[in-house]
Amino acid sequence: MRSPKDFFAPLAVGAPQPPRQIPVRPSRMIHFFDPGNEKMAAKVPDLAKKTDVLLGNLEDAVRADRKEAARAGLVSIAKATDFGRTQLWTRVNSLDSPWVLDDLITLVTEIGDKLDVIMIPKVEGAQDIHYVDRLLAQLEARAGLTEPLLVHAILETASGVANVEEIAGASPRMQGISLGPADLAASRRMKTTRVGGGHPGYLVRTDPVGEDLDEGRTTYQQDLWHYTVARMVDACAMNGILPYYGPFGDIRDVVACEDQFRNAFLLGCVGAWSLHPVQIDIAKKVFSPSPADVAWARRVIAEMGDGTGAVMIDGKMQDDASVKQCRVVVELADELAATDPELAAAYDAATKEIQS
Ligand SMILES: CC(=O)SCCNC(=O)CCNC(=O)[C@H](O)C(C)(C)COP(=O)(O)OP(=O)(O)OC[C@H]1O[C@@H](n2cnc3c(N)ncnc32)[C@H](O)[C@@H]1OP(=O)(O)O
Ligand SMILES: CC(=O)C(=O)O
Ligand SMILES: [Mg+2]
Repeated sequence: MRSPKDFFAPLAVGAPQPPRQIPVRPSRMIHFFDPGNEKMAAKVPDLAKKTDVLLGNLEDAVRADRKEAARAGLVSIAKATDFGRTQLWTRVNSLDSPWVLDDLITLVTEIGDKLDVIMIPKVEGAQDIHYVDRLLAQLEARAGLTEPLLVHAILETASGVANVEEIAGASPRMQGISLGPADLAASRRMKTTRVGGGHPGYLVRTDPVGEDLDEGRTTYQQDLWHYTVARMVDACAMNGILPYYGPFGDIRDVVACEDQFRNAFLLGCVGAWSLHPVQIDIAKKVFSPSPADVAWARRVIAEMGDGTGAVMIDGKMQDDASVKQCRVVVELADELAATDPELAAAYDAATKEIQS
């Protein structure tokens, strides 16, 4: 355990100062692409104009015999592309794999100045983050980087979930955590075969109305991921880092994808992964507060004055606590609107309408 006094000291001579705050930048969708896939790589400059985060994936979904090509592809793409405001992230291979050491050495050395965040899969506990933390400091020092790279963990092992609070606080580099429902299901020995989303067999049923146990009993499908997402959100909030829902593998089912993303948004997540271009706009819509909610929140803040006491607005009691919730919505809306004129106009129009 490091002393709190040492927490912000660089872990290698010549490495940049560790961050004291995680920069808050839009990250409604983390869009995955395989940098070794020429068709996908060709789309990167256009995707950079409409995504918050582009992530060059080197881990699962990249075939073993394409790992080197993916790594080399990411280096070329990062060097050749102007990403504008869009962040560039990568997901390296897992810490027990034969590729991860070369992934980290190559990427930090070649494109450490272009990368914002390195996603680490299959994190089991704080020890995994400590290993990456020190190695990154050594590589940053050698590459002469002036800004520290941030680290994002995927929550996709049973022990990772059991240790999620210590993972979230393991390093000042920790930027956030994503749910990894596919590997997590396997690690827990859940009996699902899907990548995220629900399952029709996971349900509750209303009580029987008479002797017939089959008659008139409605069933309600439940969310398999509620417990883990809620726990991840708390672990992130208590450590000042950002929680994300991960992938939704049924690309065709854009309706259920939107539902799953919205559940995560309402529970506190700031974004989700998009695996296919059709999921980009879903994430953008869901993880931007709605104009109606923003207008309402602005009205509550205005009517609550200094934010203390209680008032009635349209039959609903508002007090110090509801103002805090409204501020969360308005702060997010303002951050997103600052780089999105269309969203800014929609928020202002809804605010004018509610005032009239
Ligand atoms: C559990 C986990 O770890 S999840 C994270 C790991 N998984 C991933 O990263 C998967 C990323 N996504 C993909 O590999 C692909 O989207 C697939 C395999 C799911 C589907 O790919 P395809 O069968 O090519 O889909 P589809 O035919 O609808 O694609 C349409 C076009 O979009 C492109 N495209 C598809 N996905 C992406 C993407 N993620 N980024 C950029 N372009 C993409 C295709 O190359 C195709 O291009 P074209 O019109 O020039 O031919
Ligand atoms: C996201 C991920 O890697 C998983 O679900 O396994
Ligand atoms: Mg995984």
